[in-house]
Amino acid sequence: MSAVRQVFGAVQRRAFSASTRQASKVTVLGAAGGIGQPLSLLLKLNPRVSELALYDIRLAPGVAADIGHINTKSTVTGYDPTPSGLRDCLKGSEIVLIPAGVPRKPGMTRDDLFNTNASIVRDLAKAAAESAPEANILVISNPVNSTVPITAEVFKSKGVYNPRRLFGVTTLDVVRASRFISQIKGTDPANENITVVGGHSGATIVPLLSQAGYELTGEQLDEYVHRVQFGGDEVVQAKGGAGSATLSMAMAGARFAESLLKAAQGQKGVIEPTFVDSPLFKDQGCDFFASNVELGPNGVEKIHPVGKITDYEQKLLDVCLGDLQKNIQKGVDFAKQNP
Ligand SMILES: NC(=O)c1ccc[n+]([C@@H]2O[C@H](COP(=O)([O-])OP(=O)(O)OC[C@H]3O[C@@H](n4cnc5c(N)ncnc54)[C@H](O)[C@@H]3O)[C@@H](O)[C@H]2O)c1
Ligand SMILES: O=C(O)C[C@H](O)C(=O)O
Repeated sequence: MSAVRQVFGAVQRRAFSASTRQASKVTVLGAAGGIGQPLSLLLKLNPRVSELALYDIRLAPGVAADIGHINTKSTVTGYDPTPSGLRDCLKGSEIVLIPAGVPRKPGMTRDDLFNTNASIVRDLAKAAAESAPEANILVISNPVNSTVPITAEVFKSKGVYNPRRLFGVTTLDVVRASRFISQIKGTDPANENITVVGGHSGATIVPLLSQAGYELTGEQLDEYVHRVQFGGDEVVQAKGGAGSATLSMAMAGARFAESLLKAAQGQKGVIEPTFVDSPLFKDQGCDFFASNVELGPNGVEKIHPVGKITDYEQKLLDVCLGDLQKNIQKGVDFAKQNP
């Protein structure tokens, strides 16, 4: 048997044997994009998902038809880009992932995407607030530091905001931080789990290497931190104008969704870093902050504090908070001025 058949055989056996204790509808908005397609594929392979609903302004029914042939139990439906299509796609969802929006090109910051993506996320958030007000909303579209506050404002304006169910997906930062340290130390990346706090862009991404017991110093530490903070730019450059990280992001998004489903289905101690409505730095103007968060059936169960950090990491955190406060305010202002 070829290696590929063995891998797919193993995935299918796992999919069919794992217990699906409750029906879980998962919706992807932006499902035909660079992230949306592989993310939908990974969700189709997840036995915890019973129903996969795909929406995009183009091609969602095609992606659904394709993925729908995969022999795992979940149903897959692609919806047309109409108000009723979007409504039906969202109705009854436990998790709504939002990777809709434009990606960066070389030379752009994530904030340069604001003008286009802010209104895309606002409109999808409105639809979600109306049709799936109790769903867990997972925002992937950049700039996450601003699109999450926009989503919160939309939900507040509809009277359905539940801070425990809104998440900015920052998992890719942790995936990168873990992979990059394993490359330096020659360890198995699967055993690394570097905490990353703050936000999701440049200097707002703060890896806390010391908490994993590592003591890089000097240039090696600076280079490591820079690589984690600007890992997204590495991919944007390498793709030369054809987009940003899609495959690693799909893996990261699928991992976060899986963690939420596990926690919803009763597993204890599920902890993921994520950008949430957080008490940690509200006094410094940051209503949202990414840190380790314990997930549960109601979404956010417990927000972990940043914990003990080095002076070097404290300096990174100070810079992060300044930038983050502005990014958050920009999102809030946009949502209030453009309801
Ligand atoms: N959070 C993260 O860590 C992370 C990582 C990578 C990329 N991103 C961000 O994710 C977003 C998507 O990236 P991509 O590479 O998949 O882009 P893409 O252009 O390949 O795909 C985006 C998809 O969104 C769809 N879309 C646009 N407007 C829509 C709307 N109103 N409703 C529904 N669908 C709509 C497009 O048709 C397209 O299929 C970008 O903003 C990117 O910066 C975030
Ligand atoms: O870098 C980007 O623009 C996409 C994403 O936020 C990433 O971290 O890869």
